[in-house]
Amino acid sequence: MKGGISWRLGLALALSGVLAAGLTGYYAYSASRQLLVSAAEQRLVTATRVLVRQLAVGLDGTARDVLMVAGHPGAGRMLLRTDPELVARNETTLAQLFRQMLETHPEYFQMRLMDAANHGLERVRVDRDDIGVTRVQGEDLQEKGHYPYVYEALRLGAGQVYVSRAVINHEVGAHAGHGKPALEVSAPVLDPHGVALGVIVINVDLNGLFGQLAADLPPSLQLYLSNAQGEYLVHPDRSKTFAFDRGQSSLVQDEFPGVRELLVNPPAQDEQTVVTRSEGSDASVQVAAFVRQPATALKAEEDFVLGLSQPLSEVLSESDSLGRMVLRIVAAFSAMAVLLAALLARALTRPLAQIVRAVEGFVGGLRSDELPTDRRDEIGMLARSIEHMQLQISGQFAKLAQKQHELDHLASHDSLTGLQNRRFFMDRLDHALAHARRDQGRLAMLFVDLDGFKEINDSVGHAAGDAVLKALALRLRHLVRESDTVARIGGDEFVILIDQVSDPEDVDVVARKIRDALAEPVQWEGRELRVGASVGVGRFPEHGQDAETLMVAADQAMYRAKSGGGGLICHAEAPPRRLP
Ligand SMILES: Nc1nc2c(ncn2[C@@H]2O[C@H](COP(=O)(O)OP(=O)(O)OP(=O)(O)O)[C@@H](O)[C@H]2O)c(=O)[nH]1
Repeated sequence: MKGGISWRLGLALALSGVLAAGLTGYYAYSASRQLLVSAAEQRLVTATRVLVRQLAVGLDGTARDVLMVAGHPGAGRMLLRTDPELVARNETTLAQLFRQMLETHPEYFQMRLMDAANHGLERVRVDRDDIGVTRVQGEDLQEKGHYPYVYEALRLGAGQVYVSRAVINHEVGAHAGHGKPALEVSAPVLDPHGVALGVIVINVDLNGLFGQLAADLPPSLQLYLSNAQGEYLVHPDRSKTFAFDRGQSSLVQDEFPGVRELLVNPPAQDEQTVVTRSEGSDASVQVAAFVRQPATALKAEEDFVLGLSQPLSEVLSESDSLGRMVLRIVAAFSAMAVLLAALLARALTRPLAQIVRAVEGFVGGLRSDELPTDRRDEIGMLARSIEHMQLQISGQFAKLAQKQHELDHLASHDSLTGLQNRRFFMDRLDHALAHARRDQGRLAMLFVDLDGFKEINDSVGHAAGDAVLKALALRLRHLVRESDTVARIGGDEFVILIDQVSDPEDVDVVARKIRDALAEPVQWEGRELRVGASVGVGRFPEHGQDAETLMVAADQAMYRAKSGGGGLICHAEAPPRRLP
């Protein structure tokens, strides 16, 4: 039944099931996405820290190289300018050493020994060029004393190293390093008294250095390096690197706003990390981790900010398959919920419909065996209660019908003799007269009054009188046809309706039979009790047209019979008629 309780319950259950499955799926999916992002962020932080360590290790290696060369005995001897032949031999030795080191370290562009006495004149210089490694000599050697990597390094003590800012190399004659991002790593060459005689400088290719670092990274990770101002030094998009060198601005904090906090609050000593996301549409968003490494840890001129990123779409790609799986599970659970709800609704509807049919049938007067009384649940209890109620109601109805029957009988019968009473007789007489009028039929009624009845009462007793009345009533009943009506209308007064009279003579025959039969003695407790009967006869249509008139006419005839001494049969007289 649409709109019924079962239907609504089923609908509510189905909706609850679908909603529960949907919410569970949604939260599982959301939580998994959050977990994936958190895990990716953690991986990026770890990988970025590892890279910073590798950068530090790489620069440490370069620092060791520059210190090793600065401490080379040939470097000091050469700069002290003692023996020209010794100087030349040391120059050759150092050039040989520089060449070997450039061949071993592909990230080195250039190695130089500069003289402190001649405005930082390059004394030994080996460059990397397009075809290999070459020594620069003679007129091509330049004075570089105005560069920080020279004058800053000359101020350092033994074992100290200078690392320049990362810049684009614009030095004239820089060969392969020209126009490339580079770091200059330098250390002083000291005489035995600690006086700086010159400087050893290694020019490091920043791209080469980071190319090595990035080589082991998964291809989906992007590498970023900026200086302390956030200016990009390394970026997957080359056009963004060293924008300041071209008079442009390309800042890490513009692309990754979270990095601004690193730049505003630089770490005192330890590295500092942020996890952030790039700005932009969903498809291009990058999840990133950045680490700011203090310059002190790298012996550098300024801090570095190193970062790694991964596209958010790639991080979440695993969740897409999970999402599809969750969707399938949600769909399966929803279908199950709907099916279960439908089954439950049906399981409820069927027995309820049975009960409704049974109750409707009962109201219509039919008993039904359809009630699901054998169920062990609440519906079974309801069915059993309804069955019990039906039985109770049926019993009450039967009793009521019995009472009604008894009342009807009492209302229409004489309680002593069992004959009909006056009211019933008058109804019958009315009906019979209506029929007779319609069919032009004839009928007659006999008014019978017992003679000498009072005497039995008075002499023998009331009980004897009752017995006589009952016995005579029985005789009367047997004397007439089934279709005729016999009634007791007074103490010892009886009336008989003789329907469908074809011959008036027949009425007299019946009247005589009655008078004679009633005169027969009644046996009562070994005694014979005798009464007589006076009979008045009234006929339709001769003596009256309606029940009342006919009754009065028959009664008067009976009185005449009684007046005549009893035991007589008198006919009624026709009512007086007004002559026209
Ligand atoms: N035993 C008994 N007596 C009844 C009953 N009903 C009325 N009677 C009595 O019947 C008697 C009728 O009186 P009457 O009509 O004078 O009787 P009667 O002796 O036949 O006299 P008439 O009719 O004048 O010939 C009264 O005494 C009533 O008390 C009844 O149901 N049982």
